[in-house]
Amino acid sequence: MITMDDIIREGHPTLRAVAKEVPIPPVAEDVELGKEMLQFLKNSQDPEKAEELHLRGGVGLAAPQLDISKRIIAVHVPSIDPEKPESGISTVMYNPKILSHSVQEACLGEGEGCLSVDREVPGYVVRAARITVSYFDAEGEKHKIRLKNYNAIVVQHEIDHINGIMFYDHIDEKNPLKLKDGVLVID
Ligand SMILES: OCN(O)CCCc1ccccc1
Ligand code: NI
Repeated sequence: MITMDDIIREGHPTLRAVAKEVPIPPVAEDVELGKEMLQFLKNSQDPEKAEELHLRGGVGLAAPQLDISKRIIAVHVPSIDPEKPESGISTVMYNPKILSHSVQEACLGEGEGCLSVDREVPGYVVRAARITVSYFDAEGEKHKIRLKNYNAIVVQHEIDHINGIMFYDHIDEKNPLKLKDGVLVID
């Protein structure tokens, strides 16, 4: 079972490496890893389990954060609207790829954090507001999905990890709270 002890922290070189594509269909080891990554996210969002296992809440996790330099990410973003269960996303993506993205940009009003970063880094992380992503699932099936708003932000954060990019790389050092016109602020 994955716990915080398995998550490497900033300064570890694997967080800055470009991760390798995995064979498709994923081998058993990579399927098992994906399941454990998703379970970690679910545990981290369960108050009892999170307390018992001392987990920081997370909506995404990338294999490099486990010192596994493979292009595997997991996302578990519960839908905020019970009437629209499809507004959340819960899946493991193998070899995810952003095929296209909106010109329109967006950021989270509270900025971003990271399980591999044990400090607050204030500032807007400006990303594409909408993305089209292709990925393979555990069975090796290819998917092409369109994401927007919070789901799009989370998946971009995770795909950054498999490219060795940290969220604060996107923050304007001189003026972290600068916002260009037209950037959608998501709260
Ligand atoms: O890489 C996952 N992780 O460090 C957990 C936090 C995920 C996350 C937090 C804020 C905005 C997008 C994604
Ligand atoms: Ni992160």
